Amino acid sequence: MADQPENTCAPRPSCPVGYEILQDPLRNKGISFTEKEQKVLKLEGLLPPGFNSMEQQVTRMMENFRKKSSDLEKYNFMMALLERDRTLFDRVVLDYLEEIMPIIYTPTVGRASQEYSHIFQRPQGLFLSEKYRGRLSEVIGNWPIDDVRIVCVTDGERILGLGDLGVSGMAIPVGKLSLYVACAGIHPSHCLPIVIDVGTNNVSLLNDPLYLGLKHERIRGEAYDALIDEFVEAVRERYPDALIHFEDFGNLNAFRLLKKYRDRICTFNDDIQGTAAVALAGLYGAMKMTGGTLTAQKILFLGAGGAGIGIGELIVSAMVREGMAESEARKRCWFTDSRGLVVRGRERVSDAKRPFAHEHEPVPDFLTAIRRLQPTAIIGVSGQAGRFGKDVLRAMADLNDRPLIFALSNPTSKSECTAEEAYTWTDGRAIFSSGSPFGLVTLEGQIFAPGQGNNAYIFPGVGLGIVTSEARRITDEMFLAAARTLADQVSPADFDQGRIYPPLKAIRAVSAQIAVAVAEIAWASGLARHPRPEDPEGYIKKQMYVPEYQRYV
Ligand SMILES: NC(=O)C1=CN([C@@H]2O[C@H](COP(=O)(O)OP(=O)(O)OC[C@H]3O[C@@H](n4cnc5c(N)ncnc54)[C@H](OP(=O)(O)O)[C@@H]3O)[C@@H](O)[C@H]2O)C=CC1
Ligand SMILES: CC(=O)C(=O)O
Ligand SMILES: [Mg+2]
Repeated sequence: MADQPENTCAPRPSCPVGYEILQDPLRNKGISFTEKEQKVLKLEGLLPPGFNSMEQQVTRMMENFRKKSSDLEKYNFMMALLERDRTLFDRVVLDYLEEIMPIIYTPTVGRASQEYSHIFQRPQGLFLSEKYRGRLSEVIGNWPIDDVRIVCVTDGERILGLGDLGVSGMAIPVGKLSLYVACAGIHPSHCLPIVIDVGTNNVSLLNDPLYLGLKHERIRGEAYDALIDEFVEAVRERYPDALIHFEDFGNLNAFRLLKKYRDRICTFNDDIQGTAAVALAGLYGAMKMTGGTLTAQKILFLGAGGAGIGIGELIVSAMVREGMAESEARKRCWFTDSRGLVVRGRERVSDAKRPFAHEHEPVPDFLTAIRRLQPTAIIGVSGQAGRFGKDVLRAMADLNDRPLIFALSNPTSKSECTAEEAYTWTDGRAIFSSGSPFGLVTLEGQIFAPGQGNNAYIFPGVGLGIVTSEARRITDEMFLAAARTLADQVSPADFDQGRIYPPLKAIRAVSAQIAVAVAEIAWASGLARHPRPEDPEGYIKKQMYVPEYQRYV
């Protein structure tokens, strides 16, 4: 990665002055402009006389944030800050990540996506659509920044477990990119959120007079593919080296697009690959905690979509690396979907599911599948709230000393079970993680710290590794390495509290290690354009942006 954007903006023709600088979120310093800066930048009289340090501004922001009476209000408050003063936003998020991540990310970002057209304040990314077909390159040219390194794009079809939200899905790339900055130190100016609006099949949005997207059904087939092709080409024309992160595409397109582009450009699908790595890391963590082995696990999934199959494929790769035959490894992973157990010969088994469709009689429900297959782990990636009920959890506790219960669906309202339910119905023996955060649970005087099995532990570090090594492609081997590295960051103290992931406050250090592991693969496999430095870790850490106000004079 080339140097960070300049940390000074001494008056020169390209640097705005006066009121304009206060309107530019990447340059605004709120009330932290010094007297000298105010004079040179023609800000005198435009600001109150008092000066505040960045720390004082952070204190004010947190005071106000905590006064908000709902999470959605907190979200609006944070977005207003992002649009006003990006450096302060990033500082606040970094310093209070555990408190703020559930607001700018899951679960609240889900609510914000549902309400998007009603709470809209200002645009924060690029809105590409069918309307601009044939002109996407020109429209991408309207983005004011030349040096974009990571594009996060959605078409809004499967926003968390909330379904098709059309253009309102924009809140997701904005949230993901905020985490690239906070968790991995990617500079905010290098991040570009994009929604591709191809319509929506969500009837209530189509009937909502305030809905801000195109009011027609989703485009499918060749017309859709041609638009995505045009988008990819247009991004590559303006930002030839940028990583394109696909997020929350529907099942019909997620696998297809990954397969189509993964060997042509620098891209990954976070729901398939990032989720796979965080789930595998959770399994490695659980093995370290219990002394078990990965190859001895039998995993039953509720949900066989992008997330589920992605996790299954990475587990198979990991088991094969441990010496197991692929056919055996596949038999360690079983899937149920909306039609019951995925078995050979069943109708409507997609290409992605087929390698996991084993010889077995049909089983219509999850509880029966548990009883028949006797899994050691269940992983929920179905978007179906409450499906790990008391009977399911009890059955897992009857079968296993330490049942692994991963309820990964987002947001919280779609989680297959709560942390409290998981610990209660397994007599405190579950090793539990969830996609959205749950607080500590106390059961009969014992305190449990549930882990957050969310791809947020993976994609920022992977992105940092790709950007710093200037890798041309993103491989499965990189996600395997990311999973291994994440699991290695869990300390004995974490295990004592029942954690299979490191605490969020360590996320920057964790992301740096993941980035080193990913970049090493890029260097070793000839995929990197940046030469390998003598000290990869030092080099990568030095590239990480720390939100501090720039000095203008
Ligand atoms: N924690 C994390 O980091 C992540 C969590 N997720 C979460 O995982 C969930 C699924 O995402 P994704 O895989 O991309 O979505 P998909 O739409 O690709 O897949 C959903 C799957 O759930 C199945 N399903 C739907 N209803 C039921 C039901 N009643 N019983 C059993 N299975 C059912 C579907 O069945 P069928 O195939 O028959 O349609 C499908 O296989 C979402 O809630 C998402 O938020 C996703 C990515 C990351
Ligand atoms: C976390 C995430 O990517 C999802 O739920 O879709
Ligand atoms: Mg997602």
